[in-house]
Amino acid sequence: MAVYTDLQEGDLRGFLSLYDIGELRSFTGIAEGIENSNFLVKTTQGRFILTLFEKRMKPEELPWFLGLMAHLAGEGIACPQPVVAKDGVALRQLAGRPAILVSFLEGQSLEVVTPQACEQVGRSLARLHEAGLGYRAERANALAPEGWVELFSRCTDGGDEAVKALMAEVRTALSALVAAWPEAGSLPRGQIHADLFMDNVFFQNGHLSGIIDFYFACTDFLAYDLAICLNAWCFEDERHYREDRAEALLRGYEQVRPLNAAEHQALPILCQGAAMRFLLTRLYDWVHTPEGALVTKKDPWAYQRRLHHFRKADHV
Ligand SMILES: Nc1ncnc2c1ncn2[C@@H]1O[C@H](COP(=O)(O)OP(=O)(O)OP(=O)(O)O)[C@@H](O)[C@H]1O
Ligand SMILES: N[C@@H](CCO)C(=O)O
Repeated sequence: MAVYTDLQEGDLRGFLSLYDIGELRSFTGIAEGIENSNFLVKTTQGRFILTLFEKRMKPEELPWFLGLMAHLAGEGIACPQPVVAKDGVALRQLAGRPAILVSFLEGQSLEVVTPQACEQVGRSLARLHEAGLGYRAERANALAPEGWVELFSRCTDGGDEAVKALMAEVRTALSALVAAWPEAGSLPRGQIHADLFMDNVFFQNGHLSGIIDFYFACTDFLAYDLAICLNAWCFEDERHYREDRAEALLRGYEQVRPLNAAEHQALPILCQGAAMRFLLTRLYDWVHTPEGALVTKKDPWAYQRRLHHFRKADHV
């Protein structure tokens, strides 16, 4: 569930009066998502998404994310566009939280992945990368190798035998991966989405209609974003690698932005890194989320299996 903060109608009406987007018709909490509280807000002028940022977000980082979304939307990327109030400000306070309104995107996330969908995801990712080159401000990736090591050091709270075995494997794999990670200047860098999973991509009538949830976006190797997508989109039943999907994803991407030789060569290690990143955040949540909490814990072993796959692969 993702409505952590109670929102009173009177407060929302007062908030909306600062904007030029009509009168409130209705608002409803959105159950999907984990990080922030989201509401669908209908006004006499249309639909908007209201996000109240919860504690895990650093308020000082919010302008970077909003600036990126505004920039990408301005470049024609189908992503949420922050709505600016009458005073020219998009980031405000509501119900004691930093709050923004963004444009509503049509479509739904897929339930079944096809190679055709992967090709569209690849194309859109490459367009996003190209469009992001004009956004000059950088945000370091907190979930890059140094961040993985730090996160892992905070995972060691015990757990059952399966968790202990996974941790033992991660300890060994992590140091090898950190040692093999590409040097900072060795691959093209830019703004990456960094969490382009199925739930963050909308389709409508068979066409990709929108990309949401930019709150892990950061500045890193562009090909690492592709590695994240290869992990997220190209496994069936959480274990079988689907080469047809991977080929389609790469084909779509390279139609817009061909990879250079160094990027091609680095893909297997970048894919291992992406598997490790999601394994670690899931493992952290697995050991730290109290029993009975309302959030569903995501399975870290699904990413152990991906790590095994990409460790054996000499190409993707
Ligand atoms: N711009 C938008 N247009 C339409 N629907 C949206 C938009 N933004 C968010 N949503 C809806 O709200 C849900 C939650 O949004 P989102 O995934 O950004 O939440 P979150 O808690 O920040 O994310 P997460 O936990 O996945 O990191 C989405 O699954 C989608 O249904
Ligand atoms: N997409 C992530 C959750 C948000 O980072 C995962 O599936 O683990």
